[in-house]
Amino acid sequence: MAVHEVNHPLVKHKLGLMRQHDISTKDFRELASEVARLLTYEATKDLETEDETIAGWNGPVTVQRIKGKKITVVPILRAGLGMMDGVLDLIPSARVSVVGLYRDEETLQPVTYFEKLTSSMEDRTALILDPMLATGGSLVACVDMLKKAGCTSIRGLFLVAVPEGIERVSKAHPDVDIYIASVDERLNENGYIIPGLGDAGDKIFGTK
Ligand SMILES: O=P(O)(O)OC[C@H]1O[C@H](OP(=O)(O)OP(=O)(O)O)[C@H](O)[C@@H]1O
Ligand SMILES: O=c1cc[nH]c(=O)[nH]1
Ligand SMILES: [Mg+2]
Repeated sequence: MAVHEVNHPLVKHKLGLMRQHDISTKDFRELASEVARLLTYEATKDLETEDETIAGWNGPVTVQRIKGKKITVVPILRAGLGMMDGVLDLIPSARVSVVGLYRDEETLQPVTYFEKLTSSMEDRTALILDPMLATGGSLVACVDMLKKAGCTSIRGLFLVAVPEGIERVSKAHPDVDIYIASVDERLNENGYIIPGLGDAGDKIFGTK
């Protein structure tokens, strides 16, 4: 599994702003979307292109078009929705496949409650969106679901992850590549990422 920690100064700066303890819902939401946009730029930089000759203003001109599998964006509810607008800014025609998962607060096990994938998953590259990769249970469950639907090309975009979660996913799904704004230190006794962002879903939806 390729793990890309994106070290662009804009990513680091914006993520740093998100760590402020009293950040407003508005600012957190805007920054989540902005960082997601920058991660998308990075996660799509190896997409293949092909030449195509079109009618330009001064006659025929050869341009490049993205070829290969079409992208479906896969936000994991709820918090993944906070990254979706930023991703769709760059890939506006992407289909959206919604996955509903929450992490049981006691057991930290993922619980699936919604699945609405787009058609022909075998022909698409999935871009999973979730701000947090903690124990990795939610990501493993999401990838299991996508693979069951026939998807063979899967990438994930995360704001913050920890090494133990990355390790778990790399063992279960070594073929999945992930793009992360920051690999943080560890999980605390409640399964929260330290230093992390706190509860990303609550901050994006203002449910604290
Ligand atoms: O790697 P894991 O240990 O599985 O934890 C990560 C998951 O936990 C959070 O979701 P949460 O359960 O808080 O749901 P929410 O988005 O509805 O708040 C987060 O958005 C991930 O989906
Ligand atoms: O730190 C964490 C871990 C899981 N989910 C969150 O929202 N935050
Ligand atoms: Mg949450």
